[in-house]
Amino acid sequence: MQVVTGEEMREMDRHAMDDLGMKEELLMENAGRQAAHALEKKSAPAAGMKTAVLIGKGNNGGDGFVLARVLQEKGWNVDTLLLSDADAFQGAALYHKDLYERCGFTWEYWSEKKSERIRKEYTLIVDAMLGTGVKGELRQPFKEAADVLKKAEGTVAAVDIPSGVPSGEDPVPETAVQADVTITLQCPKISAYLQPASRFYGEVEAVDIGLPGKALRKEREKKQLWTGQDAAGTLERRSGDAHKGDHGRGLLIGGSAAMPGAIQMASKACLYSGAGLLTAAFPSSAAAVPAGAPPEVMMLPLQEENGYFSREVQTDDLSADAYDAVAAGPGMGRGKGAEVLVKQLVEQAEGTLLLDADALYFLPEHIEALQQRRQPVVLTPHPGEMARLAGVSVGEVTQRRFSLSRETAVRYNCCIVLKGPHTLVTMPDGTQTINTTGNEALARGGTGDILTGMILGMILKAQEIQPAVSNAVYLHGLAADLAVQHEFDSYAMASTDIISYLPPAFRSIISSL
Ligand SMILES: NC(=O)C1=CN([C@@H]2O[C@H](COP(=O)(O)OP(=O)(O)OC[C@H]3O[C@@H](n4cnc5c(N)ncnc54)[C@H](OP(=O)(O)O)[C@@H]3O)[C@@H](O)[C@H]2O)[C@@H](O)CC1
Ligand SMILES: [K+]
Repeated sequence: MQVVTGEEMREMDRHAMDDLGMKEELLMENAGRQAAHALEKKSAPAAGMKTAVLIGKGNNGGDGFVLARVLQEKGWNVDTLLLSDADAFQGAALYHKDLYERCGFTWEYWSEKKSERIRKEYTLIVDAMLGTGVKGELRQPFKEAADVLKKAEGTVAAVDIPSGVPSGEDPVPETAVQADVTITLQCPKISAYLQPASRFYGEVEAVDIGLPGKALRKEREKKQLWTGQDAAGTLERRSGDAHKGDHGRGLLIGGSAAMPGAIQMASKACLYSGAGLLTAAFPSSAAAVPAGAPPEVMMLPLQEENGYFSREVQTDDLSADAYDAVAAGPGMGRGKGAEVLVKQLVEQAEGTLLLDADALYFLPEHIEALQQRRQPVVLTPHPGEMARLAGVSVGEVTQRRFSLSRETAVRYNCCIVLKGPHTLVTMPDGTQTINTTGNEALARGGTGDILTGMILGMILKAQEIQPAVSNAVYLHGLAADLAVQHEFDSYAMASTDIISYLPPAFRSIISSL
């Protein structure tokens, strides 16, 4: 499903109206009607149930008039409250206000005196005050109404977007409406996947308002949610007569005396994500040996210095060209040896390259070499590592996840996997997928190493990098979801427990094929 900014949504609407001749009144009818149906499905009206619909003068309010009409036609007990002057309505919103009145329905003005009623009397309160046209802090009386909704006992359902929440990457004013559910029109807006805006949305459901496919945006600029359906549709199948080489040879470089577990977790996750053959390269000191690595992994100890890779280490020692893909980073530290290895890999390694954790630290010095590489490179930063790659603060990464990922992926000529809630995968051509799995259990050390192993396993023989990376991210989150659903609590579990849920995660996708 495509995800957009408010501006992109407006362009699509404009295209549908100006170039394809679709009437705005019709789009608004579809929008309000579909939003009403979505609410009907969520809450079949019980005896005595009262619904309030709060309406502003813009097109979001126009949607509200349609919704209030449709629900009343179905026998719902609805009070419609206007927050703008009746004379301020224009265009399609005015058309639907008039139609509402001509159908015999009434409205009254919002007033402070009604606050107590709003708090107590209504089972459902629909926020059709402001949509994608909002700018800055809410003005009165919207601000007061948003405040009342925060204390309301009933369910708050926003149409398109909670009033006051920007649709893009602008800061969210604290005055915005806090919804329990948001019925978003046609495409979810990107702020639904940004912090802190996402907490204002509650549950998000998208409804189809009938925009023709021709009006949807150009492929190159696409941002889309990556769902179980996408995973099932793109997971590459394994042939019954394949041999181990057909499933790819991977090389995983990392580990140190201080962090031998990183490579161990990454190795196991890689084997559980489809790799045919895996070699782990690590500093040779006894302490750095990943003792608990699965027996299937081939070991390649390399020259070491104080428990880290030695500065004398050469990629020739790795025979990196013998592999379909190479991943480096987990637990390797930022010593001279790691620096030398990363430089050599970026400049010389053929095949797909995946860089994570400490390997990312050195990349700002190698942008030119990355730009010249022909084989794909995947980077998996958390927000702190992304801040260093992009040369901005962590706060800016959080606020501008979409635009910054795009700028950085284009600049580095890399696929960037920006981790966090709704991990974002951005390709060097700017296309983006937003992950839909995962939970707070992933916020612990080691889950990044597991993801690196999984991505390596899945890109080894991938026809296309993007679906392989998006699927690894999806399955990683799904494994964490299943672990929490079936056995663990997100509090009381370790990252390695997530690996044990990779088989059921894969099975759930494969069984839906
Ligand atoms: N386009 C289409 O075809 C379709 C669009 N659809 C719907 O349209 C919605 C977008 O509609 P929109 O552009 O009319 O904007 P909308 O959010 O209703 O409000 C604009 C008003 O807000 C006001 N205002 C602004 N900031 C404010 C603030 N801080 N505090 C208080 N007021 C503030 C501003 O007032 P002004 O500043 O001009 O006085 C202006 O009057 C979209 O979300 C979807 O629901 C659907 O019907 C499907 C078809
Ligand atoms: K709204």
